Amino acid sequence: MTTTPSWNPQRPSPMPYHRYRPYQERVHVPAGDRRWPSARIERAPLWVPVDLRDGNQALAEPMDTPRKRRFFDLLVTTGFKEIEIGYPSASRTDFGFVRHLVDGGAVPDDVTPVVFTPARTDLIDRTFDAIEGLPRAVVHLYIATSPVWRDVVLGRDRDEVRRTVRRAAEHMARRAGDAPGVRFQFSPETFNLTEPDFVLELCDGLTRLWDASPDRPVTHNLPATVEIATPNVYADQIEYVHRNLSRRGSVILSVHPHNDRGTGVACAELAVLAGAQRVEGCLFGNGERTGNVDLVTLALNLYAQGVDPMVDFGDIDAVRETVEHCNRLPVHPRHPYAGELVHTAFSGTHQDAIGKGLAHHARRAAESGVPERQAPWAVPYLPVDPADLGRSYEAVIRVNSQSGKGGVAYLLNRHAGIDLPPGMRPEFARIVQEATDDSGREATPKELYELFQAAYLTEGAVRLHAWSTHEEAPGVHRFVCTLEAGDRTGDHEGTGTGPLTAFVDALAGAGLTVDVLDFAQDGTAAFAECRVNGVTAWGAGTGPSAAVQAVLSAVNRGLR
Ligand SMILES: CC(=O)SCCNC(=O)CCNC(=O)[C@H](O)C(C)(C)COP(=O)(O)OP(=O)(O)OC[C@H]1O[C@@H](n2cnc3c(N)ncnc32)[C@H](O)[C@@H]1OP(=O)(O)O
Ligand SMILES: CC(C)C(=O)C(=O)O
Repeated sequence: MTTTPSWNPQRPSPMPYHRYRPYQERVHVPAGDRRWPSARIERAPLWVPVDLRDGNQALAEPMDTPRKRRFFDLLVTTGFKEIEIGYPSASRTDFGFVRHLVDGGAVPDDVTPVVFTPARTDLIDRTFDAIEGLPRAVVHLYIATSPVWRDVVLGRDRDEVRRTVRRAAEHMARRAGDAPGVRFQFSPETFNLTEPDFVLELCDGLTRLWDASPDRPVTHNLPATVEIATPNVYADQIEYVHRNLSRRGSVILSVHPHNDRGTGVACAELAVLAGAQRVEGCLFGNGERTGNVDLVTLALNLYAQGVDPMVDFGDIDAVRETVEHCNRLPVHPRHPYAGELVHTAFSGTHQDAIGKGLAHHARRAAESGVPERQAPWAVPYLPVDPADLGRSYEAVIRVNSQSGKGGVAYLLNRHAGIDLPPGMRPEFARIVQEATDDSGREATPKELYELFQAAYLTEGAVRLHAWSTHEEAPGVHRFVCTLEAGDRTGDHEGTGTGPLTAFVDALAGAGLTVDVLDFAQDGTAAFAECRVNGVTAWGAGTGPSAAVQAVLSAVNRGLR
């Protein structure tokens, strides 16, 4: 019995967890010398979207033909080459959609459609009727094989399930006849709860019966119909089948993970390490209950490792919008790679790192003469370049009360072209934080500029009216002005080595002791940090007299 260490104050949960059993009491998992932990994924498996299968999407309002067609076209343009187009015996809609594709010649020559059928001869017949006229198709047979489903759902023992599968498979072979374009697939539904020897017996029997060969391979698809264990267990199950299947060169080993434990992606990746060559799933993880494994995440996980995903998600928002339209379900804003917020940083330290990373990336690309979009990517907190997914950098940094000087400066520069000098950033960031703390909201780039304007570009107690400056002798500037400065209002003059020092001298005449501590100017604005009667403040100015305005702005802020 394990004891709870003294540093862990957690208490037993009142929930009845004793009702549930660990996976090892539910299924035998043979695990010998595992090879998958040290394997690498170096190429994309064959991706097979099953979004169009009736029932599988579990939509309250199933897709109609126009929606299915839009989805199908999206899958084709994205680059999927094997696509499950329906469960034609399930409904008129699915049958009709398959016929719509066949009759309209909508399936490109390099795409193989898959149709799904249970192990019943009447439904198999309807399935073959649906694909009549297709030059290529995979007919996908399924039946649940695990003890609970055999006993509770099908009411058939192992022998009866074996006989059902055999009868169905023979019927499929008869219906396919000599058609060279028809291939077969088998799914032992609930594979992950099925005795491994039974899985091998069924799969090997079908490989023989369907006379699979390397030129006409059979697909054996091993689903985690309902997830029951950590992904390493699924990997062990897949590796066992991979290493023990007969006529392995004539079998495409496929997986179909669901996501009940939230580990569908991990299961699929570990399954590929364990020998799977094909992965079934849905875009953005739609599907029954918690969904099928998400093919977008899987493909882009490979992409982020420098592996060709063999599909194009270069405009991820267009893909997301189409899928949302067809499924009538939103994609979560935090969804990997595709969510609205996943490339956005709100917090100060992250914004700082991203801002520096983007600048470093641009510099390195320029130095090596490589276009930015081709240069190796190493920007902190951004696993992939948002531009590769069709996203602009606009949404990468957004500002609220959790933001810091880096993000504030980045946005102001990007949207208003105002490049705050490093010394000024903490002060302006404090102004922004006060405003966002007060509002409890995000500050848009427009609002940031308005805060900047209110703080630095509005008039204060000291106003500069008619003024001029000129160099009266080499290195000697004179500044002549009318200053509104309380009881010292009037005409003032000053001299200095430049216009600014001459202006400071004129301010002295109005009783203002000003030291310019720091000064910076970019194409749009000038910035000055001044000590004004002992108080230090930053100021800014824009336009042709930006430098003078910046000092005046610092004076007014110092006097506040
Ligand atoms: C894993 C997946 O994604 S499965 C896809 C889910 N999609 C759907 O289920 C939607 C489509 N399904 C349907 O429209 C219907 O279920 C049909 C047309 C296939 C069959 O309809 P019905 O004949 O009315 O049967 P029903 O829906 O009640 O299905 C349950 C019966 O099928 C049997 N059954 C379940 N799976 C299979 C299978 N793979 N092969 C053979 N029989 C099966 C059950 O044992 C049960 O038999 P029983 O009536 O003798 O007890
Ligand atoms: C039948 C297979 C392919 C399936 O959809 C599942 O088990 O979830």
